[in-house]
Amino acid sequence: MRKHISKSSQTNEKVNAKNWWGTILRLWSYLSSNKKYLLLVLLMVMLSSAFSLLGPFLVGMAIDDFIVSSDPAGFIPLLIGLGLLYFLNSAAIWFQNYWMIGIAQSTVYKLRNELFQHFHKIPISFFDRKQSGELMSRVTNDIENVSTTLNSSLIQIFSSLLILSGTICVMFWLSPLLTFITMLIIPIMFSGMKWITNRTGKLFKQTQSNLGMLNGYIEEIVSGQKIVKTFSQENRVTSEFLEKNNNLKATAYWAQTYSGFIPKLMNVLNNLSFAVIALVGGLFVLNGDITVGVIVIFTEYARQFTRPLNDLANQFNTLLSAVAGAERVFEILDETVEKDSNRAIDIQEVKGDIEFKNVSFSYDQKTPTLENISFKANRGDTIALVGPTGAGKTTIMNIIARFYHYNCGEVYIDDKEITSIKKESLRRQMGFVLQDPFLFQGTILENIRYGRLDASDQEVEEAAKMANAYSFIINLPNGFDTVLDHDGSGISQGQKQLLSIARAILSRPAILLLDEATSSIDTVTEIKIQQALEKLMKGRTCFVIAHRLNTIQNADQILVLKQGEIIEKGTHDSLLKEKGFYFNLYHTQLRNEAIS
Ligand SMILES: Nc1ncnc2c1ncn2[C@@H]1O[C@H](COP(=O)(O)OP(=O)(O)OP(=O)(O)O)[C@@H](O)[C@H]1O
Repeated sequence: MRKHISKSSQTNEKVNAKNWWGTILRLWSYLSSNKKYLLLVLLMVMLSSAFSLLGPFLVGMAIDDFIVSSDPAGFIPLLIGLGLLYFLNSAAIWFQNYWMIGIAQSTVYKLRNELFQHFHKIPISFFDRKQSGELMSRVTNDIENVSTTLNSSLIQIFSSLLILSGTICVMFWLSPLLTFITMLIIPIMFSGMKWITNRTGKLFKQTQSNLGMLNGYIEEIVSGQKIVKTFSQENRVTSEFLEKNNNLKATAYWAQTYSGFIPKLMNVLNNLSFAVIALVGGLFVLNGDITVGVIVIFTEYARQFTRPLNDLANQFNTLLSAVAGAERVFEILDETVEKDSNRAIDIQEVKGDIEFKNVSFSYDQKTPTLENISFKANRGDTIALVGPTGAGKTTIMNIIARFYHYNCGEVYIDDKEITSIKKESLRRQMGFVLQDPFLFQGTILENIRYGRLDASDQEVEEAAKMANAYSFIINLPNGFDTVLDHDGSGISQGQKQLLSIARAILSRPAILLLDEATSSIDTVTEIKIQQALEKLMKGRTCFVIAHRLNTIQNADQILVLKQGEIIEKGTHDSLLKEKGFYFNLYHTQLRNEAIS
């Protein structure tokens, strides 16, 4: 079956309207399963915030009560108390971080698991539309973003809020007028922040999306490296990469630049408030209204007042980026999963009768891909699908495997409507041998055993023998324990195909879907594959997509498709007698083979 070119590599991904609160609430639902540790973190944050508030107060006391009045006897215990306070503060901070990292890691662990499991429930149509690299980016980058934020930002936001409110209360108690003056910076700060975050929010989401697209492109080009080199497309792919890299650079640059304004703005406001307090406070001291100690306490609190604001502003940016990441993760979790109808049943085995009755289908619900397809395959029959490219051969296979659902008509398996059987149990009865066999990283034994996980070593060997793969396997240095690289790049295409046939043999399917398994392979291997396939096909209902007609001459039925319709149907001999499309196709191929 042909891999469809992903469309997301060609179109820019839409940046959806933000749903920050919805996403935050949803993240909370993950966090809240760790209530016990969250409570402990909360307690530690409250303690450390209280200690931070108490520190400056003790310093002020030391100045007014012991330094100005030169009383060293009282000063020493106060200093010890101050040291103890800072020590307890550090311990509380250490514990809050320790527990919060645990909560964060178990949350992203859960998210990652859910996302990966969800991938298996989403219909194939979703993966046909998306680039694998872009999807990977969601499992890795986006979740990493959430992880970083949960690790540190949440605590910081919460403790900043606590320190801020505590500081304001103490400041009011010390001097309402000075507090009022200090607070004048709040409206300036908020309008500055609003201006910045209005821009950073969109930019962070766009950056994540551009990063996903870039990753998707890299994955595509790395896996298609041979094609790129064969067609000398290095310059084109480099320029496409540059364009995507530039997009990422531009959005990341502006997102970081705007967010970089926040600490600068806070710094300016911080210094401004410090200068104002020093000036006004100095005048008050000269007037004898307040003491030097109060001014020291006040400036310290004013710093504490702007520092959490500063932290809040910084963390807000990180939070925006994490929420953008979480939103992209939730987008996948919200993708509709494959569902069976309520009346669908599990089947243990099928006999293999398949019937299509007036089936029509369109991928985009506009252009018809299959129109009025009707045929009947009896158990054990071999049905060949023939026709020009794009005629709909793979689509018929997709419908039998229920990767896509037809729009009208009926499909029966053993006289049961296909929709009345659970997809998973139906697919268990099917075996696939594709044009481009896919092997996983692992040993040859594990790859063949993928067909039936409970198969014994001996059954795996038997399957390899039937698939004509045994002799090449035992000649490898480690035999069945030879570890294959990703997608079996260490062995030849023909050998990969033999392994995929062994895998299918092991799974003992009742229905076989074969997609031109012998194309682009040397003649000796082709004969081996053909023999292996014949053994595999025996007694099974087989659908074979064939471009080379000499491989399907013994088929029980040949369906000739053109533009989504069956234009001829019959055996090889009967179709030749008809002298129609098949006849012409067959003779054209014969002539071409004779010339070459
Ligand atoms: N996932 C998809 N989304 C949208 N259109 C698709 C999809 N898959 C196939 N098509 C379109 O449906 C039509 C039939 O495709 P199909 O792959 O079934 O043809 P085919 O006969 O198997 O071709 P080939 O011999 O080249 O593999 C084509 O026009 C194709 O572009």
